[in-house]
Amino acid sequence: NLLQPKQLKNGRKQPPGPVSLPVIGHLHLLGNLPQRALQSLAKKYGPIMSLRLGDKPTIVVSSPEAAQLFLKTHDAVFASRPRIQATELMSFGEKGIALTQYGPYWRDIRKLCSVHLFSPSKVEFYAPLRREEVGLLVESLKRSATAHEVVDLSMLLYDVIESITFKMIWGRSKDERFDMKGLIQEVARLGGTFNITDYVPWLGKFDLQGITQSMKKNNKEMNKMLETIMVEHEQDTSKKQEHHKDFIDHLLSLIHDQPYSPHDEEIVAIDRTNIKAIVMDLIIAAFETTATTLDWAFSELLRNPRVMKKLQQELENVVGLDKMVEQTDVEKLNYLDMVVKETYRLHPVAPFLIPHESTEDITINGYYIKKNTRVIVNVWAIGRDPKTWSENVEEFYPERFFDNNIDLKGHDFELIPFGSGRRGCPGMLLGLMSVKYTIARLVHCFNWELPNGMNPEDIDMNEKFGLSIPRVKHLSAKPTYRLVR
Ligand code: HEM
Repeated sequence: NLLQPKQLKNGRKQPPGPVSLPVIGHLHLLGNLPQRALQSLAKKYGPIMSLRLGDKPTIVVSSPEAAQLFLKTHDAVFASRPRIQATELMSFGEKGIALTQYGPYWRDIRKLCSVHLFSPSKVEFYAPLRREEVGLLVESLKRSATAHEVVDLSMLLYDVIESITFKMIWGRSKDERFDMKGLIQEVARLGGTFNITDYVPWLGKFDLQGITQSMKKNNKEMNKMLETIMVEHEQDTSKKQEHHKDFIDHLLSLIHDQPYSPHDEEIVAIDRTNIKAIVMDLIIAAFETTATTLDWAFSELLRNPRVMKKLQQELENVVGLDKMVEQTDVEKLNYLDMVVKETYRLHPVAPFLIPHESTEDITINGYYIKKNTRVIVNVWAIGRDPKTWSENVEEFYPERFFDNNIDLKGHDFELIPFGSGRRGCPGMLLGLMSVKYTIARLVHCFNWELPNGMNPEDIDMNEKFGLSIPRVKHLSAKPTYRLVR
């Protein structure tokens, strides 16, 4: 019986799992799309499965009930992160948030950022910025519509989120001196690759995948870019008004306005390296995730003209055709909310969240799990489980959210694209506003047609695996302006 727990010598039981190979353990089973490979394995071995990735014991969690056990019931035990090479080489040695071990430093930094950068008032604070950037995109699409042009929608969506993210973080959208998008996409690629050094450390010195070298190169360039940007912020003596301040201004003021006092436990010591590490985490956490969500949302809307029409109808009813949709309208758009949830169900941009790690030995459901075990939550598989979502799991059907209260906040473990608990995404409100507002504006302003009479079902929906799961191919479409102003 495959579901038999593994019996340990001391009589304890480990969760079931496949037979492993020497040295690599189960690494060979992951393939190019690990989210799918682990989904198939979980069908055989169950929702709490044990694997060994190289020499790292790993638990793969694949059902809502199991996710709740690890992210809520025993949240505190699994709130740490594994020490991986990327932390050292790309996150300035645990000085950021996302890859930093659970403990007082992480807690303080996260609290600081939550207050200064992620709070609901900050979502409002950046509303004019989002309005301006999405407005520029609408204007450029109007010109394409007049010229009957097909546009590279994926590229435009990544560009608008790039502009919003960079302006929010350091006050300018594009900077010809640096290839910011390239550097970030490289981080996402490197961070998402199963790095053999993390699993079979003694192979590290050979750098078989060339990852160590690429990480060092990337970090050198990132460091140079972030240093330049910080120095420019520090040299800018034009006393910025509060509403012109970006993330870096806020973080720098924490060094300059609130010097660390050893007597004051409330304030954590922040120096320039911390700021670089935090800023780097934030751009990666905010840019790829938001842009990839939008790319998938539009892929599904174009593939499902019925849903696109229904969303346009909602916008017409709530906003009308003679004015622009505003961010204050977003909360009235219930069908849009369901479209976004359905997008996340099928395309959770972080298919495994970020790996968690346990900080003590624990027994869960009768299974013994050792300290320092990694936990991968396969959110991708949870979203496609017919037991939760009925047999039409592969169908993009936003109406499935019509008569239930499932939301994205991390209380409903069937849908946790932002994670849940202590390590859940602190930027959710900020990200969701950019996602919803951009979809609303573009669907309200334009009708969208596929190029060359292409059939909706022929859209290539293939995905790549990385830190996020983006589309393999760019999405192209032809806009026609539809508002009466
Ligand atoms: C809109 C799309 C977004 C999605 C789908 C998303 C998803 C996630 C996920 C799945 C995690 C890991 C949760 C876990 O390990 O349990 C995470 C962590 C994080 N996210 Fe987001 N995120 C998004 C946007 C943002 C934005 C806009 C920001 C900041 C401005 C942000 C900042 C962070 C940070 C700092 C962490 C690390 C938290 C920690 O380790 O304590 N995210 N996000």
